[in-house]
Amino acid sequence: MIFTPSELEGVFFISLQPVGDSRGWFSRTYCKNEFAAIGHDKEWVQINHSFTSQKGTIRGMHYQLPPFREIKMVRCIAGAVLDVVIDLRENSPTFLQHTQLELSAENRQMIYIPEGFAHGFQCLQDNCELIYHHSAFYTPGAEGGIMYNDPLTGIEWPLAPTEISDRDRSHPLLNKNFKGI
Ligand SMILES: Cc1cn([C@H]2C[C@H](O)[C@@H](COP(=O)(O)OP(=O)(O)O[C@H]3O[C@@H](C)C(=O)[C@@H](O)[C@H]3O)O2)c(=O)[nH]c1=O
Repeated sequence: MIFTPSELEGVFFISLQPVGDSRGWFSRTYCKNEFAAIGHDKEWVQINHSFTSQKGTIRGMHYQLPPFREIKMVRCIAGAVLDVVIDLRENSPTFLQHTQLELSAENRQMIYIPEGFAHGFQCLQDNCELIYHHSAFYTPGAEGGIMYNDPLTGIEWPLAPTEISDRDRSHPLLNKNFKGI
């Protein structure tokens, strides 16, 4: 795997290094030793899979509050999405800045998201499937969310939004009292 640091400290874009032969290819998607080199020392406690049928759908922007903050690693195994993360780390020099990466079945890129970030994505095609690795258990009572179009984040989504869950339409807007997580 090739780990490329993003402009937000701790967020990495990861390229797989498939080894090909006449049958096809084989690739590692996680290795404790390789991830130790970027400072990852936690266990993945949940691996989740989601399917989204309609192009333009947005899911996000989600995070879990302390003490349930989590590291996530995301990859796309069908279709293509624009994946976006927002820095919510209190006192971070890049607080409320975001970065983004296209994840697709074709490019096989992954994104590594440390604790203290909100995460979301927009489907660039119909029938997108994502695989998530999580370092903390899903804890519904600890969930937080930011509106996908919050003016304080300035995310420019490439497509007009189509499907968005009721929950994701109801996140409160950020204000100057929000100090991060
Ligand atoms: C996230 C999650 C959801 N669920 C359930 C709750 C609900 O009935 C159904 C769908 O949940 P949601 O509406 O929260 O699904 P979704 O909006 O896709 O939530 C996901 O969004 C992206 C952006 C992320 O970063 C993920 O970590 C996760 O928060 O699945 C679980 O049972 N376990 C889980 O870990």
